[in-house]
Amino acid sequence: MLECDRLHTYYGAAHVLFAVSLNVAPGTAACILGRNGVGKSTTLRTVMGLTPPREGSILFKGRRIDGLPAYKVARMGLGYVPEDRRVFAELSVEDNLLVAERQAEGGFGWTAERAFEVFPALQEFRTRLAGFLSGGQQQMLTIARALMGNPSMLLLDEPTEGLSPVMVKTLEEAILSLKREGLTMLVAAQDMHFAAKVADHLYVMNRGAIVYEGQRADMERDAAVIQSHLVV
Ligand SMILES: Nc1ncnc2c1ncn2[C@@H]1O[C@H](COP(=O)(O)OP(=O)(O)OP(=O)(O)O)[C@@H](O)[C@H]1O
Repeated sequence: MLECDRLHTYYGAAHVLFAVSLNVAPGTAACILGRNGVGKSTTLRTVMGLTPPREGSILFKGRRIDGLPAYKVARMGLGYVPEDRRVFAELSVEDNLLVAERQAEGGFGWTAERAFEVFPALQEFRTRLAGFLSGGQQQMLTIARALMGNPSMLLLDEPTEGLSPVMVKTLEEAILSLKREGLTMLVAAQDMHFAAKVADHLYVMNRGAIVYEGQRADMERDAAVIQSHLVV
């Protein structure tokens, strides 16, 4: 579904990504694990076309997307949930979803009702103004809103950051249910336990490079190596 080959990304003169290669197979979830500042967000932004790579290539559903603007990438069916969880605070939960409704190539036909099935907590608050939701509920809403664009793949940037353990568990279940629906996902995270729950394939980043790659089944065996890249 997504094939990134030796991506190099810069912010001005600062070289931030170094030969990042990763693949996400259709219907699977891959996780990029790493500390703050190692380049996870930049990797997702690069895939999305927000910080285009200076070198390397990106194939999405077999087509080159590096160099395309983000809106075109989104139209091809790539959804993106950035770290900052921006909701339309003055709109109700339901209206936040309805304004985002859009068809995309090869999408899954999402409606607000189906999004509420994946996030039952939002259903309870459908008429509430989104600005009054808790941080965790806003995170669910930003994911639900991204689904309304009918993506075939979602990029999620640190969806569990700052959430309570109960909310993290709810989010894990939602991600697993999205995977059962056939959605492909690439998720940036810092927590190995979260990654172990949701990821089929794991990448660990350090200083702008992929330093470890493995399947979920390898994670227990390689826990010490993975952990060594996550401590400061
Ligand atoms: N707009 C920018 N201009 C210059 N440098 C930046 C910019 N955004 C990020 N960086 C730098 O790029 C590097 C990678 O940052 P990035 O945000 O991708 O890391 P991250 O792993 O996602 O961390 P975080 O969890 O803090 O978002 C960091 O050294 C950061 O300081």
